[in-house]
Amino acid sequence: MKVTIVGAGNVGASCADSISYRGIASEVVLLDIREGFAEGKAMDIMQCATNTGFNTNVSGVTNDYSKTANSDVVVITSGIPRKPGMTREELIGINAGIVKTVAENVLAHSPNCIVVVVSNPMDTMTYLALKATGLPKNRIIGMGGALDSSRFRYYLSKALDRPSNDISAMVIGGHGDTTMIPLTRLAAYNGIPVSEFLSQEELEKVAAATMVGGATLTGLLGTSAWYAPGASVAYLVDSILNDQKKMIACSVMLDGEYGQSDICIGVPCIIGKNGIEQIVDIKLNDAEKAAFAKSAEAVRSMNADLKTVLA
Ligand SMILES: NC(=O)C1=CN([C@@H]2O[C@H](COP(=O)(O)OP(=O)(O)OC[C@H]3O[C@@H](n4cnc5c(N)ncnc54)[C@H](O)[C@@H]3O)[C@@H](O)[C@H]2O)C=CC1
Ligand SMILES: O=C([O-])CC(=O)C(=O)O
Repeated sequence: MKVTIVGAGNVGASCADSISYRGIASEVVLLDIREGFAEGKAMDIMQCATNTGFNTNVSGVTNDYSKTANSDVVVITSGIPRKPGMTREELIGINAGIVKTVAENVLAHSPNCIVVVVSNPMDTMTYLALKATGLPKNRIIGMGGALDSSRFRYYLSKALDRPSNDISAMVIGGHGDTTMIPLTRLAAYNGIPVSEFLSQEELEKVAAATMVGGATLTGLLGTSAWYAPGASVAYLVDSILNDQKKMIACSVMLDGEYGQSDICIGVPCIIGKNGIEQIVDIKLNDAEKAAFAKSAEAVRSMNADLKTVLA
């Protein structure tokens, strides 16, 4: 199975590292516009092979899309990341043009691929990729919810002082500092609601920390995070390539689900060889419904800024 990752920067390279280390694909192509950069990242990753024991062939190319031909999955991480103090939404001006061109280029060489959009503002970039390529909606997946849910589990594990792998929890809604919706009511510690162990106040703190999880890391690192984003993409790609049918929160085009249409936003999805195989339309309570409607409104107003790019 072949995976192309466009953008060999922090997230793209970390994703290639995670995919090869875990043996998820037989071939990974990293593509970047920076001369020699993807080649260098690929060589560095390949020099891990004997020490970590993987057999994936990772190669790098400078803007040569012919080398990406017939990829099963293409991950788009190209574009600029935010700096401390910025929102993801502020990246739209530069990233929209990049994502549109990249999506068109990859589709020209891999007409049957499934596209995973990572570049921010991710929900709007997913919508843009869908509109620009006209691909069926099951083949364009925005990655954000997998990462946000993993951060939610991390913060719950800190509050509980228990391992995050014992915790199941999901974040839906937009992938933005104010648009994410950590589903606290449904989070569980080994099947037991977390509200059995944490007070309302503690749970609110966990939800708030989750929502600004990316901003916190950006403040600490000077640029946005990459290890957990790369691992989250690999987790998603694994479910696609190995037809695992995992339920993962992904940004996907809604057609009436959750009371929304013509918008890509995070909801639980079954992910398999056909990409989005099912949108899981769970019953939200009134507060969650209101939060989802508000989140969708914010994402929709960001999408309106795409008019000139899509014209
Ligand atoms: N959806 C999510 O959960 C996450 C999204 N992100 C987003 O991912 C994007 C990438 O972040 P980083 O890897 O940290 O940035 P980075 O700056 O380290 O890497 C971006 C790479 O894209 C390349 N690039 C730019 N234009 C290109 C083009 N037209 N074709 C091919 N390559 C091109 C650059 O040369 C650079 O190497 C950002 O927009 C960031 O906000 C980051 C983390 C999580
Ligand atoms: O925070 C950012 O800008 C990058 C991102 O989407 C994340 O790490 O969640």
